[in-house]
Amino acid sequence: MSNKHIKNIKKTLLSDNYYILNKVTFDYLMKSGEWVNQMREVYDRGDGAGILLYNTKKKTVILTKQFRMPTFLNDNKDGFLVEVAAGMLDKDNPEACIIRETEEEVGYRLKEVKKIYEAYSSPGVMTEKMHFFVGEYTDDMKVSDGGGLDSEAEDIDVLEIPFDKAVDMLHNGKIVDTRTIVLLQYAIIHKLLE
Ligand SMILES: Nc1nc2c(ncn2[C@@H]2O[C@H](COP(=O)(O)OP(=O)(O)O[C@H]3O[C@H](CO)[C@@H](O)[C@H](O)[C@@H]3O)[C@@H](O)[C@H]2O)c(=O)[nH]1
Ligand SMILES: [Mg+2]
Repeated sequence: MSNKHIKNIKKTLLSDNYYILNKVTFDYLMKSGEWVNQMREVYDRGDGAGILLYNTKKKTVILTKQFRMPTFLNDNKDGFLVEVAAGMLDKDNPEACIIRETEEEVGYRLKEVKKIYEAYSSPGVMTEKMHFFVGEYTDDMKVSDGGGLDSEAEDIDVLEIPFDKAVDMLHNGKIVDTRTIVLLQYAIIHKLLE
C-alpha cells in the first residue's frame, strides 16, 4: 500500500459489532497540487467468492435463492434474491472457499473450478474483493441437499434451471445480483453451455 497522492491516513473504529466499520481520514493530493483532507467510512468484512455452476449436457445452471435483508430495505419487494453460490473467504484461499461454499450451499462436491475475474464489489464503501469462478458440475458430484449451514441460520433454496431460463431472468430483471449478472454474461460471451 503506497501512493504519493495520500498521506496521514488515520483510522478510527466505529463498529466491530460483527464485521469492521472504520472512519478513515487522509490527506489527498488533488491534480491542482492542493492537499485536501478527506474522510470515508469503510466497511471491512473480508473478501468473497462466487461461482456459476453449469452442466453442458443438461444445459442447466445451479443458482440459489435466499433472503437478503439489505435488498429488502432497498426496493426488493420480498427480499429474496437469486444468486450464484457464494461465500466469504474466512481464512481460506478463494478456490478452497468456493469449493466449500458450493458443497454447503448447493450440495455438489467440485474437484476443479476456473477463476475468471477478481473485482471490487463496491469500491466506494467496502474493502471487499470478489473472486469470480465458473465450474462444471455433473449429477454424480451431488453429495447432499445443500441449503447452507444451520449453525449460521442459512436457509438457501437450490435452483437447478435451464441456462436459457437463467438468461431470460437476466434480461427481464429477475436477476439483480451483480455477481450473478457478470457470471451469466461471461457464460453467454464464452458460449460455456454450447
Ligand atoms: N449474526 C450475524 N450474522 C451475519 C452477519 N452478516 C453475515 N452473517 C452470517 O454470515 C454468513 C455468511 O455466509 P456466506 O455464505 O459466507 O456469505 P454470504 O452472505 O453468502 O456472502 C457472499 O455474498 C455477499 C453478498 O454479495 C458478499 O458480500 C460476500 O463476499 C459473499 O460472496 C451469513 O449466512 C450469516 O449467517 C451479521 O451482521 N450478523
Ligand atoms: Mg453465501
